[in-house]
Order: sequence, then structure tokens, then C-alpha cells
Amino acid sequence: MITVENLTKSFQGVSALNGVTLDVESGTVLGVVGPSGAGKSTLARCVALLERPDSGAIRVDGTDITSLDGSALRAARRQIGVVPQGDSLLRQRTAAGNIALPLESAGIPGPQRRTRVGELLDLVGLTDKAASYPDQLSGGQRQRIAVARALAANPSVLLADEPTSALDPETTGSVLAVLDRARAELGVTVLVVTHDMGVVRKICDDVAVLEQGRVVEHGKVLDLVNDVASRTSSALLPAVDLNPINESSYDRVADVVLVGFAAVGALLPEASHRFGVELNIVGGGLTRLGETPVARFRLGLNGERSDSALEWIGEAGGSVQRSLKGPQGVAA
Ligand SMILES: Nc1ncnc2c1ncn2[C@@H]1O[C@H](COP(=O)(O)OP(=O)(O)OP(=O)(O)O)[C@@H](O)[C@H]1O
Repeated sequence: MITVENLTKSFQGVSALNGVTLDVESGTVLGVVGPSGAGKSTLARCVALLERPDSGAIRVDGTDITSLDGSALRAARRQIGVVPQGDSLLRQRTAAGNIALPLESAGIPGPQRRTRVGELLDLVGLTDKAASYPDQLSGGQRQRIAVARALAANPSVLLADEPTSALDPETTGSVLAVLDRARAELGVTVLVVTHDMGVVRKICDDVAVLEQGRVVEHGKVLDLVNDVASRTSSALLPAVDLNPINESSYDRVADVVLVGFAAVGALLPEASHRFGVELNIVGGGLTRLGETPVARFRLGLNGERSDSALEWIGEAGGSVQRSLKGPQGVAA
């Protein structure tokens, strides 16, 4: 568990972090997003103990790591694996040699080192590239080796700063799959800095949106998508375009968000059946957040019990966000 409390950091009097508070539960993936200059990398560098905050606390499993020094600081650093921004592998070392580096620094004997490097190459799916040099690897493969290297010393926290920038979508998928595997198979807590909401869509449980050194939104991705006013929902859910002609033929028009297989598959037909209303999808669409299907639909309803049907959808777990057409058939 990582807890960041009221963290501040300035550079030459210019504030980069301005009271950042957030937490990351063990074994989850947090995406830190926000525009350029928002303070994402500074936050990551503080958590990685590469930068000292001016004030505030960063607790990893209860211990405030900002107050440590000497051997306690070195021990805390080993708990935190870092995938730096950009190409970070040593060119003159093979893939296996790069992964072995932190193990050499920690004085792990040769045979154990080889076993561990083998396990990590397997985890990132690059066993056949053990003897390849970085220049012989693709950008995505290099990033996967950088993740393996960050995991070498068995950290409890993995920090990745823009791990997929400059990669094409397919390669991005392979790097994200490796981060997801680290969380799923090793139970590592992952903090990913990115300005790509696609990263949040694919692997993040939680998201923190930073703007001008402050957290302006933080929570579980699947909760935030239910809030129509959230940045996360507008970035991740399918858009619903206004279509007045299509909507004019309905007694009621409303937007709903449905999360999960059961809700997406069953709620709407069930509502239509229970309340004897005609219910059509007139806009929006379906997407996936991680493995979870999520829909934002604009519904058109006809029938006397349309309001009751919408109410029931809300009670049954759907999120009815706007009744665009009120009881008198007037846009609300
Ligand atoms: N070492 C430094 N020296 C001076 N200013 C810095 C330093 N590191 C960051 N800053 C400043 O702190 C602010 C936050 O920068 P930071 O790199 O954390 O933002 P970011 O959200 O990661 O941006 P990007 O997405 O562009 O990487 C910016 O104004 C930046 O110029």
C-alpha cells in the first residue's frame, strides 16, 4: 500500500507538486495522468526516492520513506522498482546482462542470479532474446527488458514513467500486458505515469488526474465512469452524439452507463419486459475497461411506464445520467 500525503515540491520557487494526496492499494495499478507539466514525473520521482519532496509524507506499507537515510533508505529503494522514461538499457550489455545489473549490485551470487534472470525473461516473454543487445531489440522489447530489470530485486512497488510513449499501439499492448502480469503474478503495486488514457483503459484499476501540481480527480476507474461530470468518463466512454431527429419520436430520452457483463447484457431487455415499454438504443456504444465491458447508451423509450423503467434501471445498478426529455416531452 502506498499513501501519499500532502506532498509539495518546488523547483527554483516554481511549484511542481502542490499538496498531492492519494493512495494506491497493494496489488493494484494506478494510472497518474494529466497534461504536460502537471507534476506527474515529479510525483513518480518522489515516490521512487530520486527526488526529495519539500514537505508531506510517502508511506509504503506504513513506513514514511521520505524521512529515511543511510541503510534504511537503501533498503526502501530496493522495495521500489523503477522503469525510467525513455530508453534506459545499457547498450553494451545483453538483455540478460541488463536484467542482472541490480542483482550484481545487491551481491547476489552467479547461480542464483542466472535463475532469477531466467524467471524474469520468462515473465516478460523474451527468453529467446537473452543474448541480444538492446540495438537488436524492438522498442517494445527493450521496454519489457526494462520492466524485468526493475522487478529483479523483488520490489513491492513498480513505477513506470511513460512506459509506452513512442510505441505503436500493438507494441504498447505487449508492454502493458507485462505490467499487468507483474501485478497479477507477483502482486506488485504498480504506478504508471502516462498521458495516454488508453493505458488507463487497458490496465489501471485506479486513476489520479493531476493538473498544476494538484490531484483534481482520483478513484476507481469503474466508479468514475459512472459520474458523467468526471474527466475519466468523458475520456473513456463512447460519445453520445446529439441526434434530435432520432430522439423526437420518443416519450423519454436518457443516457445510461452500464458496467459489467450482467448489466450490459441483461438490464435493458429486462426493463423493457417488466414495464412493457419500447426501449431503443439511439446513440452511444460499448467499450471495454480492462476485461470489463462498459456501455454508455442513449436510450429512447416509448410507453406509459417509461419513467418507472428508467428508475428501475438505476436501482438495478445502471447509472441513469440524464433524462434529456422530461415528463411533458420537453428537453430537460
Ligand atoms: N529538475 C527540475 N528542475 C526544474 N524544474 C523542474 C524539474 N523537474 C520538473 N520541473 C518543473 O516542474 C513542473 C512539473 O514537471 P513534471 O515533469 O513533473 O510534469 P509532467 O506532468 O511529468 O510533464 P510531462 O508530461 O511533460 O512529462 C514543470 O513546470 C517542470 O518544468
